[in-house]
Amino acid sequence: MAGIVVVFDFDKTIIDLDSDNWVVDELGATDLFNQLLPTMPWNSVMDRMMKELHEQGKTIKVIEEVLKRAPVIPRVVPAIKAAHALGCDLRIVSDANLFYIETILNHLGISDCFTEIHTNPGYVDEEGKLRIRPHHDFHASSHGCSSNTCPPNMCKGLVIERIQASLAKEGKKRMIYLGDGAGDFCPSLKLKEQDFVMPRKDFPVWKLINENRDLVKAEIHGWSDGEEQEHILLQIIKTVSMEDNQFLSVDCKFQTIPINAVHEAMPKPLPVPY
Ligand SMILES: Cc1ncc(C[n+]2csc(CCOP(=O)(O)O)c2C)c(N)n1
Ligand SMILES: [Mg+2]
Repeated sequence: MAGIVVVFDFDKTIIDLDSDNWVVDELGATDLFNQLLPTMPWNSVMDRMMKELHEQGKTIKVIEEVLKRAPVIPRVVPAIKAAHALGCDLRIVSDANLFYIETILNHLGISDCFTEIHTNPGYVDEEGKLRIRPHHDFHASSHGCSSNTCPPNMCKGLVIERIQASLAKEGKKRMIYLGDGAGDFCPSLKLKEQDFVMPRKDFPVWKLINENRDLVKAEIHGWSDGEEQEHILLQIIKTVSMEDNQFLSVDCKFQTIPINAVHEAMPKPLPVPY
């Protein structure tokens, strides 16, 4: 479906934990991480942690090996491959970092399924040390979103607005957004009536959406595990495709018949389970 853009959060939406915590915990650096966290923003702590790990002799290779062992939510990889095969345009919007995300996607063999990754820059410097930079340079200026659910380094709502502006030019019509965290609430509010939001049930974004239903214009479909994520995502894609094909038939073949008469004669698309 060339007209559908599917936006995935990464941590706890594709992999089953927060990648930052996974790397820090697996490399035995949890205590230092917890000491630093009250003193600076999360994003800055992560850059500092990579410096500490480098000094301890933990190489990029070691970090890569830890990332490759990160647990992936079962059925999410087949769901991504199926959505891609159906022609959807898949993207990632994440507050993790590019090095972690690319390492894991390459390992899973699904990098080519995604057209864009919006996240914090992560790169290996000339000393072989991983550097993690903010997506938005909050030292220079605020990103300007006043929602208390957006961290200083990234407002996913602003990212979605930029994607929406470029989609309008590409003729892509509908967006499906999947996420779990508080940072996924702001982008959920930016979605339009024709869009879909898939919050992970009983995770922070689920609670925020349920407390603010009046503010959410998109259709809401919760999911708990990967099987449910796969089923709901593919069902939405199929339903949207059927609707679009119906309108195509009406436009192309039945232009002289009143649109309501044609529409009523058409089989109804299957309801999407909530
Ligand atoms: C108050 C506060 N606590 C924690 C964090 C950091 N944080 C929370 S979830 C997460 C993973 C995001 O990846 P994804 O967007 O892929 O789920 C990160 C980096 C924060 N920014 N602010
Ligand atoms: Mg997440």
